[in-house]
Amino acid sequence: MNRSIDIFDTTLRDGTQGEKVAFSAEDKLRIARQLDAFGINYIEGGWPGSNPRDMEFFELAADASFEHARIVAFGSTCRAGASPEEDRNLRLLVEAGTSVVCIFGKSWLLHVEKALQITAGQNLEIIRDSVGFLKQHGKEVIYDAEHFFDGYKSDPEYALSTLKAAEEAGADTVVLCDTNGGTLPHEISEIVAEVHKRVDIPVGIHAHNDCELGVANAMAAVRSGCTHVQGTVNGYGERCGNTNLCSLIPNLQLKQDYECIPDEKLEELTALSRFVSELANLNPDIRQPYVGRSAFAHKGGIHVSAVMKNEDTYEHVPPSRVGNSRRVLVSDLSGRSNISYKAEQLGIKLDKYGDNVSEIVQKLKELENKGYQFEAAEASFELLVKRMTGVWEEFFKLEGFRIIVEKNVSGSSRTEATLRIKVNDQAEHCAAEGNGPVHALDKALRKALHKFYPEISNMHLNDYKVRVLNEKDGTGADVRVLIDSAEHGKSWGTVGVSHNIIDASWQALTDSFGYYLAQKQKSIQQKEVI
Ligand SMILES: CC(=O)SCCNC(=O)CCNC(=O)[C@H](O)C(C)(C)COP(=O)(O)OP(=O)(O)OC[C@H]1O[C@@H](n2cnc3c(N)ncnc32)[C@H](O)[C@@H]1OP(=O)(O)O
Ligand SMILES: CC(=O)C(=O)O
Repeated sequence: MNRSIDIFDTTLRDGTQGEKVAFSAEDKLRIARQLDAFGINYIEGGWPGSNPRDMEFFELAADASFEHARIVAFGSTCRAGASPEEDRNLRLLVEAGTSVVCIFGKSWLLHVEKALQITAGQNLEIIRDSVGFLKQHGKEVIYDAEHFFDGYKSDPEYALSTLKAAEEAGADTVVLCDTNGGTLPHEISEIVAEVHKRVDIPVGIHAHNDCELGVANAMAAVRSGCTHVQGTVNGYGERCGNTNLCSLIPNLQLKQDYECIPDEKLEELTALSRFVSELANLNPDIRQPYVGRSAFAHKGGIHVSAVMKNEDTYEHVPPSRVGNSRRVLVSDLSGRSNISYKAEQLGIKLDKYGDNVSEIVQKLKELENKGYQFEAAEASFELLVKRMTGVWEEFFKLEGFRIIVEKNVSGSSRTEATLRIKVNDQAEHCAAEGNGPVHALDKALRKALHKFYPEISNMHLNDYKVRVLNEKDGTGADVRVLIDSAEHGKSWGTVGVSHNIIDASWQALTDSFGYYLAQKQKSIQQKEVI
């Protein structure tokens, strides 16, 4: 049995038909290079007859060299009633200069009659003419049978005759498309098996995810003999997206022994997924299988305890196989295992069954019950552990602060914070104005600390989130403040909870400064040792 699968990536074409996904021609080239390096066989770059950006991509791609992948230009069959030579779309496909082209044509009489408004015979003619024309120009032709499964269910003989028309005209591969994404895996298996009885060239699958079955359907098709699979990185694509290659490739390669890409390349999967979401300017989906940040994140104490004894207990594959990593989360669902694992990562060796760990677990649960959330505030968790194990020294001590907010009849407002802290017994008294109370407090604290720790001017706040915890108490409710801080692309989260928003912000703010200063101190000490 042939276990080698041709992966056809359509991130740059069908992927960009997804809402909010757009790439410039240069972005497309960067992605194509990454896909090539990853070991993808075919990269569909776009539709040259559609827009100048796609044409520009093919110009750029013509000057680039690809080690592994073949770049594919996409388009449709020609219009009925005109010869292929006169068809602008086909002409631009030839001019795109790729050795491979992919064209789609109709398999479903509903589309032939209602969308194209031509006869069943004319449709077979444009398929034959278009494929034949591209073959005359020396192209490898991949024929996408649009709506194949819906067409087959409505009229199997006609749907099969469209494939035969493409095959007889010289198509190298026919691809069965579940364009509306409504077909179920058992139907895919049955229909693909029937197609194999009638078609002698390689058969592929192009599935959409409207029933969340894009990956399952592609896998069913492969089991029934398809050797070519189309899909996109992160599953981007029209409506609910396409077969997600970030799931499909490891499913086939790690679990069924198919070869889609060189085996060692699989470790680059997570990086590829994040690179593409970065260029698409979309947040990576943390819950994405294999490559998401949470794909191997263990939260429940029972899970962490078992994983620490043997990873296979709660991991279906080793995260490193796909370039991802294991994470342990802390929350009120934690047990001793979560705490001892996290403490060890922080360089603190704790006896899992000792008093320290039990006290930290208890404190964590109490604080989470009050509204703290340490999952998104790992820096505050680190400080909590260090404070409770006596290995933390505060960088400064608060003596007091006062904030004045003035608003006058003209509507303008002014906010000022005054602050007293002590650093190594030296008192510092500072005032600062800000856009609002937290801003003023942040500025006053920076001013006061700068003399002792000038490095704090390198860190900044990335994000500041406030969440009301018990809405029914209205403006008197407790609030949780989560602050995300950063320095040169490295970020950390801290948390504070109080019925007073300024106090909650102060807790999160001071944890953030303290954490940062401790990190700086640690890196200086490490350099001194070296
Ligand atoms: C299943 C898929 O995902 S196929 C890919 C879909 N992707 C896209 O549509 C993105 C790129 N598309 C475009 O830029 C434009 O739609 C273009 C340039 C292709 C066509 O633009 P226009 O000529 O303005 O036509 P418009 O978009 O309004 O309609 C599509 C036309 O293609 C025709 N058409 C659709 N499928 C086919 C086909 N397989 N063969 C020939 N013609 C087709 C339609 O009948 C319609 O023609 P009509 O207006 O004469 O009825
Ligand atoms: C060709 C294609 O993108 C589809 O049928 O979904």
